[in-house]
Order: sequence, then structure tokens, then C-alpha cells
Amino acid sequence: MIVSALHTAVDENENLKKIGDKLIAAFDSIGFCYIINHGIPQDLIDQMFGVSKIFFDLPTEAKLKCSRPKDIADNNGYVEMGRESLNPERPSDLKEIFNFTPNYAEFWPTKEVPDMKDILNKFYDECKQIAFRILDVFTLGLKLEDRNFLRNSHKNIDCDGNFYYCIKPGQVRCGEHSDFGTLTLLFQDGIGGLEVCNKNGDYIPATPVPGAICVNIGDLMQRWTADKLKATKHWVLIPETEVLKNTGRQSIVFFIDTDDDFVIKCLDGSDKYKPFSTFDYLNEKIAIAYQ
Ligand SMILES: O=C(O)CCC(=O)C(=O)O
Ligand SMILES: [Fe+2]
Repeated sequence: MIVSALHTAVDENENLKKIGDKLIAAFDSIGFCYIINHGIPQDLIDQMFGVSKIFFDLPTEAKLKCSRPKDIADNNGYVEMGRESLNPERPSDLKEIFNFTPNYAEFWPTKEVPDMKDILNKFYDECKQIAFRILDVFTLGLKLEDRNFLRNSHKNIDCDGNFYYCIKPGQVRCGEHSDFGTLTLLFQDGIGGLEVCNKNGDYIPATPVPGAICVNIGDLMQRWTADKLKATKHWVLIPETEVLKNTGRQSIVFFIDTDDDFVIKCLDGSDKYKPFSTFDYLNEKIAIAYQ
């Protein structure tokens, strides 16, 4: 489903409500949708893909200088091929990643890619705005009384940029998983390979839509909404055609989570899931992916 996110109606509230209903309809069925008119300049998205490619094309030693620390709770920096496995039952994912959160990421390739930090920070700010707008329409779609409840639980919104550039065929690029947080914003290039599990258990391609952000629900939001919204499983396969198979794929993924100390309790007042802390949940999932 394609949803237009920017306001076009005179009555902003009425318009937000309509968008909210559409988003909730998408997220309580397949758990994924595409958002257009999101307001992030295409030029900035192109610059993100540009610096990402320059970084991943650097020699390995240069990238390793920016490595993610061993501490599981510190999710910033470069992750080399073979270090993460989103489905731990498979061999490791065929991808490299650069994770970052502004003010936390310490290692930047300042000499090799001088404008990377600046572009990532600008992009982060844009993503944060659209993420808050989505949370606002969720508030209406979920009929929550406190209009600021979702915003206030994401005070230090923590979006990790996740970059892939894979060139070796053989394994899957990213094993079957559902995302861990509340919302994910995904920007993918034209190569394709992302597939989403439907209700019958079949994986169907989420074909890239130029200029659109692919948005999906993560585990925290599924538990928070007592399973109303779905954190759908997905994976990234290597395309079958000979040319695309040997072409690297880039994507940029922003994972939006509630604040570390925020306790997730079912919004409908049920006890479908016992209250749990965001920090504990995320660390447990990350530890499994990096074991
Ligand atoms: O690269 C993609 O298309 C999806 C990546 C993904 O699912 C993830 O990093 O959680
Ligand atoms: Fe994912």
C-alpha cells in the first residue's frame, strides 16, 4: 500500500486522521507500506547513498578503524561482513553495516570521507521529523487519548543508519527476521531482493518504489499494541539474474525505538505481554544477532 504522508487538506487534523486510518490498515494486515511525499529531499537521499558507497568501497583496514565496539549495548560503528546474523540459524548475513546515532558514534572516516558525518546527521534530522509525523498519525489511528504519548516515549529517538553493500553471491543478504524496535524506515536502491512474509507464510517481493520510503512495524510496536500491528518477517535475497546477482546492493535503514528506560505495557490495558524494558529487549535481540 502507498500512503502519502504530507498534509494536503485544509483541515490538518482531519487529514492526519485519514492518513492514520490508512497506515493502521496497512500495519495491522501486512505490517509494511510505502510512504511518498515524505518531505525528505531526494538530493539528500542521493548524497546518503553516495557517501555510503564511498565508505564501503574503502580498503578493509580503513573501515575497521571505525569498528563497532565489542560491547553489545554500543551499537555504533562499522560491522564487517560475517559479523551479524539476523537469523542465527543461517550462516552470517552477506552484508557490511555502518550504524550510527548522533552524539554517540565516535569513529568517523574523517580523512577518507570528510562529509560523511555531516550528511548522516542532516539525514538523521529529516528522518526524525517524518518518524514523529508517523507517530502522530498513529496516535490518531490508535485513538490514544494523550496526543503526545508516543512522541514522549521517543524523546531521545535513536535511529541507526544501517548500510549494506554486498558483492558476494552464495548466502542470503539478510536472514529472516522481524525488526526489533517500534518503526523502521527503509530506503533501498533499485537492485531489489527484499521480500516480506504474507499471511500464508509466502515471501513476496517488496519491489523498490523510486522516491518512496518503505515503512514497517517492529517487535516493540507489535507487543505494545497487543498484536494489533504486525512486525512482519522479511529477508533480503540475492537477485536471480546474472547481472544483478553480481551487483552490490545498498540500503539505508533507520530503526526507531522507544527510549531505553521506557517500559512497554500493552496499550489496550490487556496483559497479553508482561511489561518489559526497551533496553533489555533490544540488547537481548542484538546479542543473538551478534553471537
Ligand atoms: O536492506 C533491506 O532491504 C532490509 C534490511 C533489514 O531488513 C534490516 O536491516 O533489518
Ligand atoms: Fe529488517
